[in-house]
Amino acid sequence: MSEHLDDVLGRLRPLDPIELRLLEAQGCVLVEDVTVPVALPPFDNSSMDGYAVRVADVAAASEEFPAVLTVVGDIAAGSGELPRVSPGEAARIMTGAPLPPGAEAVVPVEWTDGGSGGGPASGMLAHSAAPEGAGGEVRVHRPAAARAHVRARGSDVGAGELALRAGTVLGAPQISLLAAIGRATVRVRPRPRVVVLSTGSELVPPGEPLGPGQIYDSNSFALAAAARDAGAIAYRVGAVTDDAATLRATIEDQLIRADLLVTTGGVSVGAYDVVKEALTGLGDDADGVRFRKLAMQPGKPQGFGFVGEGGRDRAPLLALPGNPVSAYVSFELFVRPAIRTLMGVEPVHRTVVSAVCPEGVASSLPGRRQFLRGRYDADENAVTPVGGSGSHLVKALAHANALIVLPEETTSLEPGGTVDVVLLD
Ligand SMILES: Nc1nc2c(c(=O)[nH]1)N[C@H]1C(S)=C(S)[C@@H](COP(=O)(O)OP(=O)(O)OC[C@H]3O[C@@H](n4cnc5c(N)ncnc54)[C@H](O)[C@@H]3O)O[C@H]1N2
Ligand code: MOO
Repeated sequence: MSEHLDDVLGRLRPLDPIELRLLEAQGCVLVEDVTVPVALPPFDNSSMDGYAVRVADVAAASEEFPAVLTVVGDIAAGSGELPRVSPGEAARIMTGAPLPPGAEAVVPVEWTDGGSGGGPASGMLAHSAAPEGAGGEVRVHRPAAARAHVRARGSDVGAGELALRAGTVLGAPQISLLAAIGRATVRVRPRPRVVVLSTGSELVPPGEPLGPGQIYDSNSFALAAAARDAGAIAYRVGAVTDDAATLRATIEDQLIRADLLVTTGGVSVGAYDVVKEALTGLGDDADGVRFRKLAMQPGKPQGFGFVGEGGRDRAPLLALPGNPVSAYVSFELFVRPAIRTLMGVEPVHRTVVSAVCPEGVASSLPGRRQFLRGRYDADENAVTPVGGSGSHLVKALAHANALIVLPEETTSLEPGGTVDVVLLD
């Protein structure tokens, strides 16, 4: 198993960086150090809706003996022209608006009469309803220290400082910072474009009637969804019939948009195992797809190699077994790390914890590493097997959140024994 994984990861390189718009770069790895072009905030501004005042004017203010100030204007967020606040004056100011010249602090509107001549205000009248609110007088009921309710220029981050380091994965908070400093695009490693093909003449797309001997194609949906979860852009190609020439032609058509191809089915030893037939010995290319049998269950038959002619149309291909649980487990163990390697994100592997298995496991195949589906309870640090070991048990897979790992030499696990558990979410 580890030989196959090493082969896959050892032959993949992270994709070349490109410049992407912020939302397209979400989840990607930054490959440049981003410095801040302008200070944040770019100017001193108010953190409250209130009045911009001079400290000395309100030093003795109380509700009984308010400081009565002349209101010289309104300053909304975005105001470019600012009134000067001279002794005995105040300007009505909104959250985020620039502190006007002369003012040293902001008193929240709740500390004033809001210009009403009455008691403490609970808010301001809307500008549209009372444009005269920007004039007249305001009674201030409390003193304010210098810089009270003022957010200083550069208090978030200064011009020239490092905003984000190369190697950062861009989540929502990092995208917030990039937008706040005015960056529209950034240099990142792109999401890999992963083409998922299922194979099998028995497969019918969900939504259509089933004929005799037919089943629904679940793998292409499962793996496209898993590829997206892993960070890729997934292209699901419907099931290809068991015909080597058709499969080869389909793969060639897809290469134009593939950084990685994933196939399911057709890798065993049957007479209709089309992936093996189509890709084995395709040319005498040393890098071509090779097939292996791994000492694991599920996921025994696996293939990996490169397909297509040189340059942009050459892409790695992972051939996974067709049994639905085998395909999904193989994806988790080999494809997900491959996608993350192409993206340059770490860690490439799922988290593995050591947990207690109160029920134990009656039997496990000797000589094969077994990945049983399980439900992991983090509070108890315990895991319970879900369903049996059969590679067709899709329902049990849908109710699992972990894989229980039973090593090659293990043939059973005592109740209360400890096992490694791969966490799937
Ligand atoms: N004689 C032997 N037979 C098998 C061996 C073996 O060593 N000797 N290995 C078994 C193991 S293990 C696996 S895993 C499977 C792998 O088979 P293939 O990869 O060739 O897959 P298929 O034969 O095409 O399909 C297997 C099974 O899965 C169903 N299937 C396939 N694709 C889909 C899909 N997209 N959605 C839902 N279900 C799918 C298919 O109908 C079959 O039932 O080989 C064993 N046999
Ligand atoms: O490896 Mo097959 O992987 O048991 O179903």
